[in-house]
Amino acid sequence: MSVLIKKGHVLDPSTGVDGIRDLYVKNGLVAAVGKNLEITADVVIDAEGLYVMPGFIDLHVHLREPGFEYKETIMTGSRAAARGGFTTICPMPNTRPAIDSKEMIEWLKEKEKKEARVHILPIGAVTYGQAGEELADIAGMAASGAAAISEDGKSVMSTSLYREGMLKAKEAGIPVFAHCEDKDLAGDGVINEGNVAKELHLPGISNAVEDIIAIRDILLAKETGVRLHLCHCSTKDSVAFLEWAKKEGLPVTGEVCPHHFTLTDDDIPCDDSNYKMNPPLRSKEDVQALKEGLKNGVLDAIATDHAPHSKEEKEKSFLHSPFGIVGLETAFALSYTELVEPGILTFMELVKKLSYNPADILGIERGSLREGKAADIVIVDTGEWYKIDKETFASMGRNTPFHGRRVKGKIKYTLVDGQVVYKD
Ligand SMILES: NC(=O)N[C@@H](CC(=O)O)C(=O)O
Ligand SMILES: [Zn+2]
Ligand SMILES: [Zn+2]
Repeated sequence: MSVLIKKGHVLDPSTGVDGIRDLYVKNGLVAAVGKNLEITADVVIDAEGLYVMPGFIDLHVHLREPGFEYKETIMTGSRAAARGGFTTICPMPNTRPAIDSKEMIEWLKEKEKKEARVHILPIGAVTYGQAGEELADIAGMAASGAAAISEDGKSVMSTSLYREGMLKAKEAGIPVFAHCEDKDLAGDGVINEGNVAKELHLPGISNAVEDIIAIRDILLAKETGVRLHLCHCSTKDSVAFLEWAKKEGLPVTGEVCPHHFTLTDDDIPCDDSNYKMNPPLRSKEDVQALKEGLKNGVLDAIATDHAPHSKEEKEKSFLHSPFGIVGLETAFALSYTELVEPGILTFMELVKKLSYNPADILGIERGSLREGKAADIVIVDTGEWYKIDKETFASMGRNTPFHGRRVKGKIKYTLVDGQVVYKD
């Protein structure tokens, strides 16, 4: 099986190619990248006027299987990924039961083979059942293919236990992905602390809820030497701490989600739980710092934190609905529209944060269109404005605050190992 992608504008951070090229794919690999390739292929894709990039890699999704199949499954989540231009996704372990053992990682890898459209790199829990009491079999999970460990959904509040877990992760050669939230300080907060919380009479979540754990985890990474990745950074101080850690030469990286740099708490129109996620939408000052952090390289990656919930769950009020919004099918358009259109990032820099850097964080041989690499490719159209329509989502989740928003950046094709897995 061979594919020839003709006359697309190739953007490849790994080679620096930024121009019109043909791209030839054979046996699942990039076989040639060049001008006017004279090759015949089984499938020819006319990419004139389109951009061709390494497939996006999402370090942070929730696929809800096992246990919450009414929200999303591995099959539907991976279809949403393909529709969003993502060719590799990393599901978090907060399922029921949690992904906290070698057997569970193996089960997920089996499901990937049978049901998934894209590559799935599972993340194992730090503690059994994410109960925060006893370390899970970190070495066993790493040996069976866990890409990282994380307690996402919460933080490991016992600092000594977390430190021990970090040492185990370091030994196993995998990074720790940190959800930073001081549970005690968060209390029953549901929205950013500030005027909007007051107006809506809702309990707030202050920046310190995130910042205290972000700096704690960085200091633990300094002591243990583990590779630490900060999930969904939302505050200006977590960006400042990350910057400090990098200056210290620590192996610490950070991600930001499109909703956190697109919206502030001021954009929450009313008690609408499609604006409820953890961490919450923050202030203008925080959003400014996130954009600055993306621009100056302190924030390495854009990840979705795709968190589908059912209609019934999200119809409840801010106070009573679960945290989280879907993100796989809006991430590229929001990133392009918010970051590239206004000139905060070049298109190449954006591609780097969606593919090359996440691959580097995971230590995988993807996120590149170099000859010989796996043909995980996304082809996009950035020419026309359109409105996000949640009814078209492949995800089972419709919980998004972006329905009806005007954006640029449409996924036209997604290829995984040289196979077209999505076509617009
Ligand atoms: N981000 C969210 O608001 N929710 C996530 C959990 C998490 O990422 O912390 C979920 O699992 O629903
Ligand atoms: Zn989280
Ligand atoms: Zn999450």
